[in-house]
Amino acid sequence: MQFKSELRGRVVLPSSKSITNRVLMLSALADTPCTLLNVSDCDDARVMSAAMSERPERIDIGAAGTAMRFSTAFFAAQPGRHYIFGTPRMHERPISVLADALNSLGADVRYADRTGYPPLVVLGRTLTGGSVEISANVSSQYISALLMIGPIMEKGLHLRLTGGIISRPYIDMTISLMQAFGAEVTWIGDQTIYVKPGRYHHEGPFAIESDWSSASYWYEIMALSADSDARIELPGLHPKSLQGDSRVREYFEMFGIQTTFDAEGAVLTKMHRPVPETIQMDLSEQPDLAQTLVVTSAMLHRPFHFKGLQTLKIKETDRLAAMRNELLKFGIKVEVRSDSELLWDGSTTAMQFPLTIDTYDDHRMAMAFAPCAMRFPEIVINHPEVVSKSYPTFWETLRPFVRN
Ligand SMILES: O=C(O)C1=C[C@@H](OP(=O)(O)O)[C@@H](O)[C@H](O)C1
Ligand SMILES: C=C(OP(=O)(O)O)C(=O)O
Repeated sequence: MQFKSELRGRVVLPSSKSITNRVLMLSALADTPCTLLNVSDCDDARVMSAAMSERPERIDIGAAGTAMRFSTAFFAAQPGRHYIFGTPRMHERPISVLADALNSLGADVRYADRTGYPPLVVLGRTLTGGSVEISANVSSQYISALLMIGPIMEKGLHLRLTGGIISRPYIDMTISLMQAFGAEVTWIGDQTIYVKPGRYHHEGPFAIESDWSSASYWYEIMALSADSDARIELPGLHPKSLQGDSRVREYFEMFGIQTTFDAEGAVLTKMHRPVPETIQMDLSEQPDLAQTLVVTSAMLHRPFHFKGLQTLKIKETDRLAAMRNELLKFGIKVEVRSDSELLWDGSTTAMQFPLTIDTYDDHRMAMAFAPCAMRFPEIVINHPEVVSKSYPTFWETLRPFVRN
């Protein structure tokens, strides 16, 4: 894949899968369903939408972490029996933190196979609610799932978060969306959230934002492009966003990419300033940007130290190991430290040809490595179809920027 030397164009992004999957659940819990505009049609949103609308006894949740966690809480809190299963990888992604919290609120969530992991048998019932503690340092999705059923429980929910809070912007997104659907949610101090019992409703249609995580790959393409007049328009992105990944625009200033906004959305251009000699970042609030930022730093030959990556091991694949393996093919020797950091001191070894990148069933591996074609046109990405998890049109939108 050879990029054209001029990088100019307009890219229509998918809509946010995180917002989509939350509003699908909130709308399903509302007195009357809300009209949702700009719903994502990615795999993860499709399985969530099917679970919420069809509510079959056997639910195939595929590889969608949010849909797995959100639908477990959804079905635990109302009468009915459901068996929720997914891909082999889904059955390796832990869920006991959520299942334990639900069960201590009076729910009946059982493991159909291995303790602590999907598949689950959810024997749903009306829940009284009340107080529960939950570790906040494994996945914020468990917290979002519990919060969203808070209003429909008789006593509401008093959720005490223990340990450090990771992926915090996703909790804030959940709270904002619940409030937009009429719920009363308040922080009590730094570690407790109270959700008042009540009913969800939304006046008029709800429009879902475009996806900032997907935009990150266009930032990476901009950063790796040699075209000093490069310009990419990303309609549908606005400075005030519910998505924590909107910070990508600040992070990429470091790589010389400027973001301005017009009436339609964001416009990316080059700032013509030097990239720092080394890159250091804590991504505990933006885990989904890790691959984009790590690959960008590596391709720009900037030694790096990324911290706050403790959730990456339990995502679509072990992303720490996957990054180390694939960057080694470029001769870049990355160290994984304490299961939560990626370091590159600048040391290199021979490149491995042919340059074939494995994607490990992980959409973000494919999308983060695709821009490497700017530097290595001969690169081959295995299983490019994995992008459909969050960004089904990724390759199609790339086409106008590459030579036939
Ligand atoms: O709530 C959400 O929509 C998400 C939360 C994050 O997961 P963790 O909280 O497990 O880090 C993120 O990685 C995922 O892609 C989407
Ligand atoms: C981690 C991700 O998704 P999930 O956990 O919802 O499967 C992701 O999209 O990068």
